Amino acid sequence: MTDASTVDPPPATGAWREGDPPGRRRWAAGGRLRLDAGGTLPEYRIAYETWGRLNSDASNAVLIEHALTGDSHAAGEAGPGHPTPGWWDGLIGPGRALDTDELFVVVPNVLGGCQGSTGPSSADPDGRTWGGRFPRITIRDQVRAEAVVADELGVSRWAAVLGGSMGGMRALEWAVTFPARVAGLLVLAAPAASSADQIAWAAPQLHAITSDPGWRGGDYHDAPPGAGPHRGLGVARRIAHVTYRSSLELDQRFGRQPQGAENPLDGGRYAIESYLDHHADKLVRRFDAASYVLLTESMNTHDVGRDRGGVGAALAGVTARSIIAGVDSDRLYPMRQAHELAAGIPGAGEAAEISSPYGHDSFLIETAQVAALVKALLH
Ligand SMILES: CC(=O)SCCNC(=O)CCNC(=O)[C@H](O)C(C)(C)COP(=O)(O)OP(=O)(O)OC[C@H]1O[C@@H](n2cnc3c(N)ncnc32)[C@H](O)[C@@H]1OP(=O)(O)O
Ligand SMILES: N[C@@H](CCO)C(=O)O
Repeated sequence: MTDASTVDPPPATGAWREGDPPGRRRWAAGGRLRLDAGGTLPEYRIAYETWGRLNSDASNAVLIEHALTGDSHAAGEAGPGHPTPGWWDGLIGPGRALDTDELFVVVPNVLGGCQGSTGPSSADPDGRTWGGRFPRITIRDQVRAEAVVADELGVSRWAAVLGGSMGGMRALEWAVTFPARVAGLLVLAAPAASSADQIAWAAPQLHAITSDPGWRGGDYHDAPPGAGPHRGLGVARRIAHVTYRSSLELDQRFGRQPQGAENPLDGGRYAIESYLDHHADKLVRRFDAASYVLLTESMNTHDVGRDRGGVGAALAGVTARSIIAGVDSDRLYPMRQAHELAAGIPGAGEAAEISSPYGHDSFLIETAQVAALVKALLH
């Protein structure tokens, strides 16, 4: 098996230049980053892709924040280094909700990730792979790190910051940390603070990876291909994927059907088991286990109210025009969290509800409903 940690992402080639073709991956470099948990990251890079053209007063830039296993390739065709089309391709492009004839769309890869930005599989300043020595980071650290992208592009204020799930946490943190830099905010399927239930679902995932013999304390990146904690990462994805979909959808799609000619009474798999095996296998081939652990732990730390006098005080400082939305069938980030979040943000009004059988993943699947929210925010 390919070791996901050794798969190079498409090269990120330094600073953005006027006239860059859409989707060219660039990076912005940051110096010493002081971390919430104490200590510093000595230097880092944030990889990002852009679509559209920045206008003369830099007022048309929109920042899109990806979810846990996403990356900067939000739009465009599948191609070298991108086995699938962009994860929001239906939303980004000429004439689409995020109309790149008018907007300049910027999508960074999160700090701690494995698709071009600095993370555990990157080299430290001495050229050694960070591995298990990569420091703990929070959602807030990730957002502070991303400010270098805005600075490098000359964007003093985003026309909008958008994201779902972990991307929604980062979008919200942008609006709380840098209120003057965020004109519009769209948070999809993300809370003001991670709940006990969300931390609970993360716990067996983290244990699955870190108890895999291939984990080696996070220092497996220089081991031979295939020797990493792939089994653990696959188990984590199976657990997570169930929480990303609704019970009704899984029942209606798979029922009690066996997988093809396999016989569950004889050790064969049910179709739903095969489906989860497939999603586990796909993730293991495209994602680094140490990034998965680091980013999952960063989501556990998510609490906009920490050291700010509580959630209410933090949200009261948001000045962006805001739309908050949840999904009616989301069992991981339930609608009640969207209602609580919307109630705390001045002028946000009622939380919008995406109606879908697909559960949490609906923010990636229900393109028409998400497009309507994006248009409502931008126009
Ligand atoms: C789109 C990307 O992944 S881009 C890369 C960046 N990634 C991200 O941003 C993460 C976000 N993406 C995701 O999490 C997922 O890809 C999602 C949520 C978009 C997928 O949602 P959906 O489109 O509803 O796909 P769904 O969950 O139905 O899975 C379809 C896959 O299951 C497979 N499948 C369905 N039934 C079975 C079964 N019984 N046994 C085995 N495989 C099965 C299908 O063949 C299909 O395979 P493929 O994806 O390799 O073509
Ligand atoms: N399917 C999404 C869910 C997390 O929000 C992902 O893999 O990133």
